[in-house]
Amino acid sequence: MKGRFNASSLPDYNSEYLHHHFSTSPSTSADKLDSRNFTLSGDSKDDYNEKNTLSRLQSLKVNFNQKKKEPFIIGVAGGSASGKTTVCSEIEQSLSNKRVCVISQDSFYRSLEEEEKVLAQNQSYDFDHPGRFYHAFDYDVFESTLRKLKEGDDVEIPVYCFKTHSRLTTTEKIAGADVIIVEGILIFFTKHIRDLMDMKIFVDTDSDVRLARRIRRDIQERGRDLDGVLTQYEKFVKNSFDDYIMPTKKYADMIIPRGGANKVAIDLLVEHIKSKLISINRNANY
Ligand SMILES: Nc1ncnc2c1ncn2[C@@H]1O[C@H](COP(=O)(O)OP(=O)(O)O)[C@@H](O)[C@H]1O
Ligand SMILES: O=c1ccn([C@@H]2O[C@H](COP(=O)(O)O)[C@@H](O)[C@H]2O)c(=O)[nH]1
Repeated sequence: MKGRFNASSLPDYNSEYLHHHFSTSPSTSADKLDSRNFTLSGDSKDDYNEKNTLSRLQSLKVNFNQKKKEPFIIGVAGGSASGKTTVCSEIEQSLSNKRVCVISQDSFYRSLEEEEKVLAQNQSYDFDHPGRFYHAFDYDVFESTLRKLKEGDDVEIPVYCFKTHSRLTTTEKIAGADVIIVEGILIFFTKHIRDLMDMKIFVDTDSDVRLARRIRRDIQERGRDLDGVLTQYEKFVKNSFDDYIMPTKKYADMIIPRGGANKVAIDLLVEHIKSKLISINRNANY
């Protein structure tokens, strides 16, 4: 039988498999190839010689060794202004490695239509609801981006502006990370997104503290006024936390009380991540 013999036509065998099954005995190699109905491209079954086969298998083995590594994905969830971003940058700095990157679910807020912007300016737009009725988040792009990252592909992350409720024309490229940290209020809400994460962390900060931090931050950085922040909080933010965010705490592998201020928890977490990375053989730079 004629056919093209290439890596993509093989099941996902690793290089140890190839080494074990194909490099020890040329006759075994031919048997294995034959038994799976493969012959080498351009060769008839009768005339392919063992030397040629072994050299092709050798190059195949090199290709398998160069297969992209899946990054280790850590999810960090918690209420708004709980300290998710702060915890992520502490982890990033402690791993002191260029191949760690942080992405935020906030980047995947949709650009609002003009009439939706009017609602947002009057604190009548719900940015905190997980459902598709409000579809504040672009879940499809968020999920497909995480899937691409999981496969080791490069991605372009949108840049969202909280002042205008729209995406900028620029994007941020993420390429070749060993560790991806994903943070956001609702990242544990959907099972198939949750399942992409290798480790899940919930930042658990008192609601008064969160509200105080949100007021300060939204006025200083997100172009809001006090009355607007409080109205939005009372209408949407608090309800979403109680109904949709807090219930996802049960999915966390680790809970960090008080957020970025909790140095003991962050140190323990970083040690755990390092040992995980070593155990899955990503220890090159740790
Ligand atoms: N331990 C802390 N002490 C004081 N302010 C903090 C602390 N942690 C975070 N903040 C501030 O609170 C705001 C929200 O923190 P951030 O980490 O961005 O939260 P999140 O990502 O959960 O919204 C930011 O302005 C940040 O500077
Ligand atoms: O245009 C927008 C988009 C989102 N928000 C609020 O942001 C928080 C989530 O961001 P954190 O950094 O986790 O606080 C969410 O509670 C939305 O209400 C907004 O106000 N305007």
